[in-house]
Amino acid sequence: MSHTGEPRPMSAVPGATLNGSAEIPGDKSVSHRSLIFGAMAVGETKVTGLLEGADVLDTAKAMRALGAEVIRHGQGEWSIHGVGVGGFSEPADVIDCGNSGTGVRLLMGTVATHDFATTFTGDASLRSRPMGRVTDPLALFGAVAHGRSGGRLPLTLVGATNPAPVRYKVPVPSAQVKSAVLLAGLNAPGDTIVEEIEATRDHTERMLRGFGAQVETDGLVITLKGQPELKPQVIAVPRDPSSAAFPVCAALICEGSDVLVPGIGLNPTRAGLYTTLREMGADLTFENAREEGGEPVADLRARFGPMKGIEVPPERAASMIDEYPILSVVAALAEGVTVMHGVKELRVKESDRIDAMARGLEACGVRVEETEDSFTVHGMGGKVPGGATVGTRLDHRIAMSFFCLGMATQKPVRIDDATVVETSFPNFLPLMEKLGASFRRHND
Ligand SMILES: O=C(O)C1=C[C@@H](OP(=O)(O)O)[C@@H](O)[C@H](O)C1
Ligand SMILES: C=C(OP(=O)(O)O)C(=O)O
Repeated sequence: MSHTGEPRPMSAVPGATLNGSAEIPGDKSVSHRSLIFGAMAVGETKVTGLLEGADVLDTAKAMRALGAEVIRHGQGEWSIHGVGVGGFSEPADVIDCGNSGTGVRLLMGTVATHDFATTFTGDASLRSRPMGRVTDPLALFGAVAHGRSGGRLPLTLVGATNPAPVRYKVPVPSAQVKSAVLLAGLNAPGDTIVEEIEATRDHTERMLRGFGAQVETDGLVITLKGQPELKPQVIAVPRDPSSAAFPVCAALICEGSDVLVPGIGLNPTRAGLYTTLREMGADLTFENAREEGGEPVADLRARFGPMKGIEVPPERAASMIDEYPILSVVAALAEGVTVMHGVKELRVKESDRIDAMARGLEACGVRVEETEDSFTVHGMGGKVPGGATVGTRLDHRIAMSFFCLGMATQKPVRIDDATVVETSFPNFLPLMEKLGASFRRHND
């Protein structure tokens, strides 16, 4: 779903106290992959807890357009009748991935080794994001991309007729690029080998193993044996740690709060924020740690308390890449300076997230500094003035971060468009209301 509707300006009412327990929706990364891998298996994959956010719904539509049967049975309950590796057919129309970098990049990998042409597009945010990082390695398989300047969408990818397996060192820390290459490798004969410069989220490797593919990881080198028969799976999607970050961080910064979010996926390649918050002195505990569907999960409990600024090391960036916007909100309310190092990938997300956070925080009275690869926030010890309107730039995480900030500022923070939360967390506003937040809608 592209964000083409009317923007909805809203603000959070300051002075919120959050209490109680909230059920966070399913993990976005795992939801995309459940649909795509299910569509490449032979037979019926059943999924529960699928995130029904706009990004994932766009991927479901795309899998139908490529020939898989994708059925919704009820809230989060889906089944996919896969066509087998190499079994997709040419889509009759353009595939619109809406706001989703993960959707479009994984799908490009998937069709790169199918002998037909696919045209991809997306909303204004996605059309501004770099695709060369994916089309470059896909060219090694024999796929040819015709995109706009800078490799941007809309883009037509002509899949390889006789795909050759590839060895590729991914030059940027990106699970999307790694996954695109592995997905292309599924329909190439022989071994496709991907080398990472840093470990990124490993859902593709874990899930492909679950579907019966041979995937070996040796340090930063991943080897996939091509043309496996993928066996259908029963998948319970874990709750999304990136979405949980919002109520957790809101509780940490809103006086008197005590919030529990049960059953959150804590795969170590995703859990960097929670390490960082504890280093800042957050009152955050992990209860009932267990394993569900092959992923570590725990109940997170967050209570308001004083926090201090820290240096966040660059080697942690991949494991918390989507959480820097909300971390910078926590940093603004903490005591002292927080410096986030090694974060230049934030500049190519749904928006330039360093710039979006920097401008919004400044407008709310917070001092920040940025370089190409770092972001510094001067904490104000709980006293952030607020009283500004911030631009969300078609970016769900920017919108949710400023909603959380506005719960704890002295004057309201107005968000120019609340509709963007649909991307990853459609029930964000009612869930936060249930915990005790209140929001105001603006009609001008
Ligand atoms: O593979 C994935 O599911 C994702 C990878 C990350 O992107 P990059 O691979 O571009 O870092 C992350 O930001 C995105 O939200 C989801
Ligand atoms: C970066 C994100 O998603 P994507 O790249 O899939 O658009 C995100 O959800 O924060």
